[in-house]
Amino acid sequence: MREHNVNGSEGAREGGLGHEVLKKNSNFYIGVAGTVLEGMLSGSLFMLLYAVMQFLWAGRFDMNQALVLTGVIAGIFLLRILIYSYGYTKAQIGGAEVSRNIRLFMGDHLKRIPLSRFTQGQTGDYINTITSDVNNYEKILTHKIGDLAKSFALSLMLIVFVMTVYVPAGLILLAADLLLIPGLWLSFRMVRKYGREKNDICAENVSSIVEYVSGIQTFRAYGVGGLKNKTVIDAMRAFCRISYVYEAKVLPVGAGLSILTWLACPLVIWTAYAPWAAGALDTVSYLLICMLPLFCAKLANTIFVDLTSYKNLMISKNKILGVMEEPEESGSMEPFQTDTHEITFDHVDFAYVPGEPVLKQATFTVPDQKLTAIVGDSGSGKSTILNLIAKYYEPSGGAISIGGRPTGHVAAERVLEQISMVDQDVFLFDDTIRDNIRHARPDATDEEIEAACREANCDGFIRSMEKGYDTPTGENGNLLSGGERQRISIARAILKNSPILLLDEATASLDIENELAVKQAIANLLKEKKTVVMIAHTLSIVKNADQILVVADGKIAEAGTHEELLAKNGKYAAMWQAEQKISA
Ligand SMILES: Nc1ncnc2c1ncn2[C@@H]1O[C@H](COP(=O)(O)OP(=O)(O)OP(=O)(O)O)[C@@H](O)[C@H]1O
Repeated sequence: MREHNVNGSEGAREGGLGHEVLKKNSNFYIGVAGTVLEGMLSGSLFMLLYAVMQFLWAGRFDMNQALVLTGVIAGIFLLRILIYSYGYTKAQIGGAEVSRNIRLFMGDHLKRIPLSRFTQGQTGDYINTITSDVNNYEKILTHKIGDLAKSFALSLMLIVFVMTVYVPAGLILLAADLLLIPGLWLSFRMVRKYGREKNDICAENVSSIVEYVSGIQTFRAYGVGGLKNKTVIDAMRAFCRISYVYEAKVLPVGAGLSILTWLACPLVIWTAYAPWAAGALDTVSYLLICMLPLFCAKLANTIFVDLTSYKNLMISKNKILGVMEEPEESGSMEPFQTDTHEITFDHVDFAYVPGEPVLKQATFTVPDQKLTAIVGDSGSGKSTILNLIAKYYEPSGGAISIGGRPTGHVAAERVLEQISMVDQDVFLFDDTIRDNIRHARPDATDEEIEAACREANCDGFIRSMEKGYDTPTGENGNLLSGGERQRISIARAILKNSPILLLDEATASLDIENELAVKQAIANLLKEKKTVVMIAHTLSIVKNADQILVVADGKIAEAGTHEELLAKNGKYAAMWQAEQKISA
């Protein structure tokens, strides 16, 4: 069976597709050509000025010529505006198109990167890459390359022009521009050394800000918001420090180069003095070639700044490529369908962090169309078992099978088609209630959605809202209560109607009214014959389960029915007695 990454974009893994997405388009090239042409037209004004000065000096300038000159200058000006506007617009459109393609590609790609990659720091890195690195790359396309090409073309044009007037002056200007080579070599070294660090610290900054904003409620509750938040403040301080170090290292190189290129001005004045004094060079030419080095020095400085910043922005391009080339989850996209849906863990090992095992040789079977409850201490690995069944993570050892077929070589997407998950953390999109539920089955009709909601005990509260099923849920469902969100998540599971149901029962944190509503919704959900794995945080709920698994020390410590486990008088019996004491 052919294996490929889940979206079939094998290229992303080989890096080819990433380069393809970053490719410049025709709008970009039109933009660059427009910017260069506009620059050269502005340079042509010097030549015009030179010709006018020659006429003036010779006393041959009259009203007609003044009118022609005004017309030509106005024409060039108009042409420049037209070309600039057209080129600028094209470059902006081209850059935005590339950014859009990169972001779409990355969005799709991130969906397929193993979840184990999404640690706190790495998430900040991804956000930084998708937002500021892509922006930086867009800036390269819309501004930097065009500006650089324009400055290079204009510099070259002026040097050639000065050479036609007086060769040694042209050579001095050329030599001044060649100083850019050692200057840039030095600045590129600084960029390599500090630019990358700056980018990394920026990603850390994003991480800490994301954490701060997501946890703002908790920060406020404990009075650690604002200036008291050490992590955010430290991250910002580190960013200020590295920004300062970066500028402090690059600035002297730029300043030194400015001074050296500016020296071309007195050098040209001295060099051209003798031929002017001897009459070999006319006054107008002398005047012009004495003025132009100042302009050329400014251009050289612009090239230096732009190239240094280009090199710095290229760090962003490499970061984008790095993310694009991250390996995607592998697995067959062939349909994964089995006659039965029992789930088997065969000596499964798993660790989120290398060296810190969560599951050690875990072995058990969840029977087909039966309810299996998982209980155990907090942090014992109950949710991890559900995450592994859903293929959110891959085990490091052993095998997991569904209906007798190992899932190791099956794409997570295909396995998830067989599974509905009702989690403690319900994620809702900032969309209407109806569309949030429809995510479970995009082709579901409105009637089917409403029927699922009736079963999930949420039809009542939805209809009592002013806009009913078209009520927006707010960002991550924050306009709904915890119990309402849970019931919407149950409605999704009912609508999906998949043969396997993974349920993380969490009614403990709800008020009594919501708890009863959610419990009723879960009871309705369990009415259909399905293979159910349910994490239970209170044992009274699992008394009637067909099988109870007790997780302890990374293994299944006990397995059996409620009565069998009580008879064993082991961990489950102890937990049961403790719970009975509390509720007595
Ligand atoms: N994404 C993660 N990265 C690193 N460690 C994790 C991650 N998720 C869970 N862990 C760790 O793995 C262990 C098992 O976690 P798990 O969530 O499976 O426990 P649990 O039994 O479901 O806990 P609870 O009943 O409190 O929800 C814990 O020590 C937890 O700290």
